[in-house]
Amino acid sequence: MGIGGLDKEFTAIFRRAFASRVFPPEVVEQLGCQHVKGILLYGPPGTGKTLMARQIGQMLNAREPKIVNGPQVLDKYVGESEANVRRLFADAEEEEKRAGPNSGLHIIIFDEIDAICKARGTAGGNTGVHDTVVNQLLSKMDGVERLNNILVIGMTNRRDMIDEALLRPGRLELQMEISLPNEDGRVQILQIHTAKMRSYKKLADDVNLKELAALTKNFSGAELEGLVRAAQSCAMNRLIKATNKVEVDPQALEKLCITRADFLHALETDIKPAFGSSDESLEHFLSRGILNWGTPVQECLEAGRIFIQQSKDTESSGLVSVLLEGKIAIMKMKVDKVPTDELSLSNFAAANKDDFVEDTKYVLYSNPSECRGKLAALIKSPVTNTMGETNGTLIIALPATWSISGAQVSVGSSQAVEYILE
Ligand SMILES: Nc1ncnc2c1ncn2[C@@H]1O[C@H](COP(=O)(O)OP(=O)(O)OP(=O)(O)O)[C@@H](O)[C@H]1O
Repeated sequence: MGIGGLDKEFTAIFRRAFASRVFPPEVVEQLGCQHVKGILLYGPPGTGKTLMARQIGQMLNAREPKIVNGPQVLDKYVGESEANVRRLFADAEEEEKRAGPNSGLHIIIFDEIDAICKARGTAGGNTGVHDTVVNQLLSKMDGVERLNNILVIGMTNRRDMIDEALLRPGRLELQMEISLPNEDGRVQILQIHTAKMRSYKKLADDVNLKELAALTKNFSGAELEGLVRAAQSCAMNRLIKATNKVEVDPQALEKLCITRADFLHALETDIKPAFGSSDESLEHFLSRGILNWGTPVQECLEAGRIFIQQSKDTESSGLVSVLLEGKIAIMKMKVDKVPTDELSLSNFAAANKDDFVEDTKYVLYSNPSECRGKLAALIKSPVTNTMGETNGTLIIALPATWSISGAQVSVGSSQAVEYILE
């Protein structure tokens, strides 16, 4: 299918959203069954949400899906944004009028749906535009003008921003997290993106995808694809001679072969995951200890302790995700759910040395009982030295990794936790 590591998610979507669609309309009618009209795919960027949405369209034999970017729908002129939404549904409406229950399925994919479906009343400017756009969308899915031949697929990196009203049954009722792939998923994704070169024997025998999967913790699907491309560019570069003019080795076609060294070089220099940090960088941040420079850090520690407690709670299954949000130029970092087989500090997004925190608050956005794992928050503050210079050194790491049901805690992280929790 060209999608790696998402079999479980696919099976779940299939059962909930497809089953009723593949039966003849009479059977569905006899059961009084309502089709799922909306799916929300959420998770970090580059994890395959768009691929998944397209795949759903293909499997359901639907009309070519309409893909729109949330912000594209918004228009500065009064009434135009709502009209844009209505236009998206026009074909489906026309076909439903004409063919009734035998109408084909129309899929509308909203990328960055959070842009238009922010919780009502929260969008800036008090123009009410977002509210009316959400209302328009709702009326097509579940209101007086509702259509039966549509499937709306919303995608977002920020599920917490979506208006709750949209998540109710009859609306984007099926919500599926598409998270970073675990090691097996990464092997599958690497297989997909190296399949062609392998079939043309351009992949050296020393390339071991399992080894690469182990080395690419926290990589998204898009980053793995980027890694393959970067390795290819290393191999191609070997066959280019740049003297006075750039010349390609005449035997390039036979000689071109992407090796393990190319992948390692690309890993070292080209592609770094957006999520996660190395243990060394965390240690670097911790080297000067935790500087409790004010209320935000204090609050972070207090909130962190509560989250840790929640996660350790025997009733909970162990994972709390925390989203740090703040104004522009403030470090924002999302600490995402991580696969449980990979508990280590590197699952945490690292504070970048050049980032500063001024005003940070925490939003707990996932139900801690959803899955096992851990909570972490790294915070970084400007540190002012005795000369009054802000040198931007470190702050806090508040990783809380702990042992839950036999999960291993890495030494570095447990030390950090002890440090923070005294
Ligand atoms: N699970 C995966 N299997 C195979 N390839 C993947 C996977 N995830 C991502 N990719 C690669 O990364 C590219 C980008 O992925 P995609 O656009 O589906 O991500 P996304 O989750 O929709 O990201 P965004 O939130 O930024 O829109 C894909 O075209 C594909 O080449």
